Amino acid sequence: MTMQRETIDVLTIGAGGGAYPAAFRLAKAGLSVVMTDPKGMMSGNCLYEGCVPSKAIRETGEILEGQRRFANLGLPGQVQVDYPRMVAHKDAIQARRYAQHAQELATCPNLRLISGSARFIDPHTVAVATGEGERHFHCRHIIVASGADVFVPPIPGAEHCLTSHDLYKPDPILKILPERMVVIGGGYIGLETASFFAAFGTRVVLLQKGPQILSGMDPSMVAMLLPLLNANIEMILNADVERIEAMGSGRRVHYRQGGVTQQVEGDVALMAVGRHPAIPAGTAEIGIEIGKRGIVVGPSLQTRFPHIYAAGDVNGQVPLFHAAVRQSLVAAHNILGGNRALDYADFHNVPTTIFTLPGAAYIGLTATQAAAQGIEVITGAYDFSEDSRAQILEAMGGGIRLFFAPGSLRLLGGWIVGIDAGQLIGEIGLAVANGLTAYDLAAFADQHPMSAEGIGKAARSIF
Ligand SMILES: Cc1cc2nc3c(=O)[nH]c(=O)nc-3n(C[C@H](O)[C@H](O)[C@H](O)COP(=O)(O)OP(=O)(O)OC[C@H]3O[C@@H](n4cnc5c(N)ncnc54)[C@H](O)[C@@H]3O)c2cc1C
Ligand SMILES: NC(=O)c1ccc[n+]([C@@H]2O[C@H](COP(=O)([O-])OP(=O)(O)OC[C@H]3O[C@@H](n4cnc5c(N)ncnc54)[C@H](O)[C@@H]3O)[C@@H](O)[C@H]2O)c1
Repeated sequence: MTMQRETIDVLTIGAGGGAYPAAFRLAKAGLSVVMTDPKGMMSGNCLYEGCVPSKAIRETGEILEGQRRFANLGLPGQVQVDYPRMVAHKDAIQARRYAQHAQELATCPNLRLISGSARFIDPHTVAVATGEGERHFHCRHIIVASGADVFVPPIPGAEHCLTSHDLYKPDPILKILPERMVVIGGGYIGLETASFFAAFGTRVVLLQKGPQILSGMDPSMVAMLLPLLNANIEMILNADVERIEAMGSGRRVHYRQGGVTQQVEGDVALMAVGRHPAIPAGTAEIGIEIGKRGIVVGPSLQTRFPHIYAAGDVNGQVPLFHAAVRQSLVAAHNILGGNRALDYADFHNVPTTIFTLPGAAYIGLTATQAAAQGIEVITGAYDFSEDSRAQILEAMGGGIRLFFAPGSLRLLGGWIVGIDAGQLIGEIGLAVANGLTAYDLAAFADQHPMSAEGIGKAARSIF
């Protein structure tokens, strides 16, 4: 094994959404930039086993649920579900996007991607373990963007469970549609996955530890969403999973509820109780602070060392892809500013979507959070039962809620349950981020007959 040493301007640990937007911007500005990632490919876990592959499966379910609504409305018949082909479609999208990213990388002269795992030697030196030996880089600036990994709790038999990695990675473990699935955890991954498989015909039992599915999210939004989900999902609340047992090719999950131990069986069990930050070796040793959520940073994304930044899931602030991208760019801007804070990430106003079938989305302050903080809000409401597009799609469940500050009528936050939720939150998010008011939203001519019309109507409902 040989050891090489090189001096560069910027090194990113990871090559996902927290890393590559900064890497491209800084390389275009003339800095020498190296991204490192053991995957040897750009895009991180979002493309490898997260957003894109899970939504490739989701959208097939959306088309299927749509056809079912139209079975008596001009599209008769029963569509066959071919899960292996859906997986092949998902794999093809991943392959296509990897090829596209490789081309993008090839067009950027000051930027290299090195396949290997990085560790800190000292605050300016990073070692990368590559197939050809360990390479040392002396770096003027470092962006830690090592993301997050599946968290598997120390429950006996947890190794018998699949995780989102096994469902969504290229050439995944799960290629055949299970008849019965037990999902442990009713968060984003658990509920989304339950809703896709329920649409495909799998009978799903979902075990949630506490009293609320999507714990921590607005209870009135969750209450509106749950009755709209496919009836193939049975939800069991306050379930403490005690152990998972392998029985032949199936799984039996033992859980305790109200002092009584019970069991539920499935062909597969999915563990979906959260993710934890992937902290590179040497991080704590060189003195970077690590908190409960991940690497500790403020809105400038700087760690205790002004030239070392932590962007994306590794800081645990907002573990979503688009938040990682924005944070990555904030880090780039502050590097270009000579490690002075010139740009700041907003950890509070980030659009968030639960991509169930149908979905729900929110941003900013909700009425429930406002009440808990003693803040008064005025609520604008619009239900999709009145909406022309929802009626056309035969999907009238759900609605839009907007929360305005009394007096200024500034938009503080909002949520949507139902059609186009993940799209509509973009317009509401832009309005929150730019300090728009109910007057602005009410005056804007949103397009007819599209669901965004409901935003203006929700705003006008308070006048
Ligand atoms: C099933 C699933 C579905 C999701 N769906 C959505 C969604 O619909 N919308 C959304 O916004 N978000 C979604 N997410 C979350 C999203 O994937 C993450 O927020 C996003 O990937 C974070 O980007 P990142 O760059 O911070 O980290 P990651 O994407 O995790 O990338 C980090 C990279 O760092 C590399 N790395 C780790 N350690 C080292 C090291 N020591 N040296 C070098 N490289 C290292 C890893 O190999 C990885 O490629 C989903 C996640 C999952 C698991
Ligand atoms: N649509 C999206 O943007 C999207 C989709 C998927 C994943 N993600 C990201 O991935 C992260 C991880 O998702 P996740 O769903 O694994 O985590 P999560 O934190 O969203 O949800 C975990 C759920 O499991 C429950 N839980 C914890 N321990 C349990 C136990 N022992 N038994 C039963 N339930 C238990 C929690 O109460 C919680 O409801 C999310 O935080 C999110 O950042 C985002």
